[in-house]
Amino acid sequence: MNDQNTTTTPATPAATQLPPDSPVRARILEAARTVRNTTPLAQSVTNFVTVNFVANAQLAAGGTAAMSYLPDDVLATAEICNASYINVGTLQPYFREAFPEIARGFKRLGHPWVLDPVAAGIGDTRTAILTAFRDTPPTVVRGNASEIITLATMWGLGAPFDKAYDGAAAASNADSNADGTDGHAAHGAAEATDVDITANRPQGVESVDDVDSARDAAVALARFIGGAVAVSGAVDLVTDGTTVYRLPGGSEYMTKITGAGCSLGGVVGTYLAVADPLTAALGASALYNQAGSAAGRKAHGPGSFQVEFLDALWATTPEQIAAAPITVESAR
Ligand SMILES: Nc1ncnc2c1ncn2[C@@H]1O[C@H](COP(=O)(O)OP(=O)(O)O)[C@@H](O)[C@H]1O
Ligand SMILES: Cc1ncsc1CCOP(=O)(O)O
Ligand SMILES: [Mg+2]
Repeated sequence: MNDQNTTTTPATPAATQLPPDSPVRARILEAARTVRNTTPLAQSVTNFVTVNFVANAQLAAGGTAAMSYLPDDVLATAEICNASYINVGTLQPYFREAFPEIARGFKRLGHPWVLDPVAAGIGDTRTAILTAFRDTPPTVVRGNASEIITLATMWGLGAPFDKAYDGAAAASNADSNADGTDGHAAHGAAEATDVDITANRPQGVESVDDVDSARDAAVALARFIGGAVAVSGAVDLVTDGTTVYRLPGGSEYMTKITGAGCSLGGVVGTYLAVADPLTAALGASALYNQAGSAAGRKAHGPGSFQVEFLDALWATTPEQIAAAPITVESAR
């Protein structure tokens, strides 16, 4: 037997249930209660397809909404709210300058924000915008698997990511970003010469990858931004770059309505207005899974699901959110 072949890809680290008395659950409970008690505003600069659903979901989750599109308006609103949400789903020519200007303003203000890199990898304008965010990174990235893989590739955090979990690759990515939360300042962007950022681009706005294949990309992104990353799918994955959490639940109807992902990004913003990035990503994802499951049991199709889902977002209690099924494993 050839010794060189004994270094095979390590198995994904063992996952265990997050215990009921975990401090992580206590923080989710506290965040959910604070949202309900304080109705925090999270502003959105979001796509024109699902803007109404994002606002309604934020309201049903316990927060409030304000949609804004011009940089001066967005930055003025950022001064009266604790978190914002940027979603690049539908672009207009002025967004090419406006989005980077808004992100620079958020950095100047120290304003936390959530990025949904919808359709990452499609079109020069979207690529220019998403690439520019590397210098003014978000606090949380929320997207589907293909979007997360493509953004991490675009930012030069290691590639290819679309393979089974590779602990060695993850460790090497960690080393290259080992300078803490400011990793983005010290790491070169992907050179267009050797990395194909279109390899994992979504099919329009739909993922072509499963959640697990975005694990290394999510961990690398979380380390780079010094925040949290939420990858959505049948079982969601949330990471702060140190620990990987997986959250089952939701409903297949969520793939048959437009805006499940966009509105989740908005509700992560709602939670980010009152909590740290990891708690915000976990809390909003847990709420979506609990509410999605409940709504799925009552719905008769995508139309009634939307109505049931908004009602379920409203009815799900902080205790139910904090008790959602979550497994935990080391990011390695
Ligand atoms: N097959 C599925 N079963 C249950 N829930 C799902 C499924 N696919 C997506 N979801 C849920 O739908 C929401 C949006 O996720 P997703 O569809 O991946 O986002 P996007 O719309 O951005 O592609 C998340 O809360 C996720 O957990
Ligand atoms: C259909 C569509 N086209 C551009 S943005 C958008 C909405 C995508 O919503 P989601 O990612 O939540 O499914
Ligand atoms: Mg989406």
